[in-house]
This record gives sequence, C-alpha cells and structure tokens, in this order.
Amino acid sequence: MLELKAEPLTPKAFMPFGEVIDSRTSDSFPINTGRTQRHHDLARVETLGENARALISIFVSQPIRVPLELSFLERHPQGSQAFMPLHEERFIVVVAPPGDEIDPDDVRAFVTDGRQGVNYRAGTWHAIQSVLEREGEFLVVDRGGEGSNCDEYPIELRITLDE
Ligand SMILES: NC(=O)N[C@@H](O)C(=O)O
Ligand code: NI
Repeated sequence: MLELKAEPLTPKAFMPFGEVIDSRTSDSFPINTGRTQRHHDLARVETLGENARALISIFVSQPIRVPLELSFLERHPQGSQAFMPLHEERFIVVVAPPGDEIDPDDVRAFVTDGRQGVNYRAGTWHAIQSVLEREGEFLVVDRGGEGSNCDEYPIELRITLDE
C-alpha cells in the first residue's frame, strides 16, 4: 500500500497531468463592453476517435472519508476530462503520468482549495471524483463517442490530508 499526503494543488505541479482551471491564476481580457473579464482557453479539450464529441455533464458526488483508500487509478485514452466545482467544493486529486504502466514513484496526490478545477489530459491516470466534506456538484467536460474510453490500473493507495 503506497501512502501519500495530499499537497496543495498548483498549476506548476499539475503541468505533467493537465491544467488547473482557476480565474485567480489565469490571464483575462475584457469583453461585453468591459462588463466581463474572459479567462480564455484555460484547458485543452481533447476528443479523439470515431464520432468523438465533447460532452458537458454535471456530477453530483457524495463525500469521501479521509484517509482515502484506492485500489485503482483510471485513464481516458480518447479524451480529456475536466471537473469544475459549482459551489466551492474541495476535492482530492490523485494522478500519474500517461503511459501503459504506472511507476509508484510518479503518483502525486493533491487537494484543491474549492476555487480550483482540473482538466486531466487524455491518458492521464487519475482517481475517480473524490469530493471532501459534503455532497459536491461539478461541471464535467469530457469525451463522448465510439469505443472504450476508460482503462483501470490496479494500485493500492492511501491518501492522507495534513489537517
Ligand atoms: N466514470 C466517469 O464518468 N467518471 C470518472 O471518469 C471520474 O474520473 O470520476
Ligand atoms: Ni475519469
């Protein structure tokens, strides 16, 4: 069992796995006669394969208990997957770089601050949605289309929080 302490999520630390979606750490420009700031193109939506298209969904997730024990990570080889909290919910992010094998030394665990969303790039190994404290509602953008788009990799993990 590999035990990891979740570290605060930052755009730089998450770069090997995808993007952090956050209006506080992204550039913007004015639109709508200056009434709106557009934080533009924050994450790459990847939709690969036959009849691929982008899906917009809402996940309503029940909270997990900490320490979080995992028996697998999953990946979506044909598309990215983004999670954006709708009510400042914090969640645990566990990731490993794309590849057919997972090196336990490459697994990273993060905790978001409620304002952050994430976009897993296609093929990034990740834990399934793991919201903290209370029921969470997330806007999800990922890939629809033909063929299988979810692989699982067995790995025993225990994620703790420094709080
Ligand atoms: N299965 C599904 O749509 N969700 C997972 O991919 C997940 O990452 O939570
Ligand atoms: Ni997923």
